[in-house]
Amino acid sequence: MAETGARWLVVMGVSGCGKSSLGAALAREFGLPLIEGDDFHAPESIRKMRAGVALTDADRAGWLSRLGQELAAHDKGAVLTCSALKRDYRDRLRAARPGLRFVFMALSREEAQRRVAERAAVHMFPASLVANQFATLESPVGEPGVLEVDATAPLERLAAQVRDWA
Ligand SMILES: Nc1ncnc2c1ncn2[C@@H]1O[C@H](COP(=O)(O)OP(=O)(O)OP(=O)(O)O)[C@@H](O)[C@H]1O
Ligand SMILES: O=C(O)[C@H](O)[C@@H](O)[C@H](O)[C@H](O)CO
Repeated sequence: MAETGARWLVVMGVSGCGKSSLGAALAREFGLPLIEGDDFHAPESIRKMRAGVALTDADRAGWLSRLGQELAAHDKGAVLTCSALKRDYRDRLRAARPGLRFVFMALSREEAQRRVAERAAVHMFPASLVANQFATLESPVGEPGVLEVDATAPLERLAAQVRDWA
């Protein structure tokens, strides 16, 4: 079990990289509440994604401000799963919770495509949108408070890596 104490972590990356899986493991590990970013999309954004239409900056604006409010409201720490694809999106979250840290789950296009296609029957996000996720992604590497991990590593190893860092 990791050292307890307030910390705010975002698990980020493209669709299918494993945010929900690692986010849940880290929330358990640190004894922190999990904020599942997908639960805060506007209904219209969910409809768009289901229909194979990529979200725009405008679609994500209200979502990011709701996630910022969540981070601000959790004053004893939290783990948030959020694609956080652009620098500007991450900066909005940092503004809500200064010192916020990001675990970037790096995955190849091919593997993301494979994972998303495999779960297509049970998940709202279609494989046709994976290319757009990569087109939108601005790598966070080099920004403060970022740990890049290999999203194909086993979950336990990923959790241990974050524990050693956070
Ligand atoms: N470390 C891992 N190694 C191998 N497969 C993984 C790993 N983490 C997650 N997966 C698998 O990849 C798929 C996507 O995982 P998950 O739902 O956690 O990703 P996500 O980033 O939250 O996706 P989305 O944001 O699109 O919902 C699942 O089938 C999951 O079992
Ligand atoms: O910013 C975005 O385009 C979205 O957050 C997506 O990444 C999805 O919500 C998620 O990954 C699908 O499950």
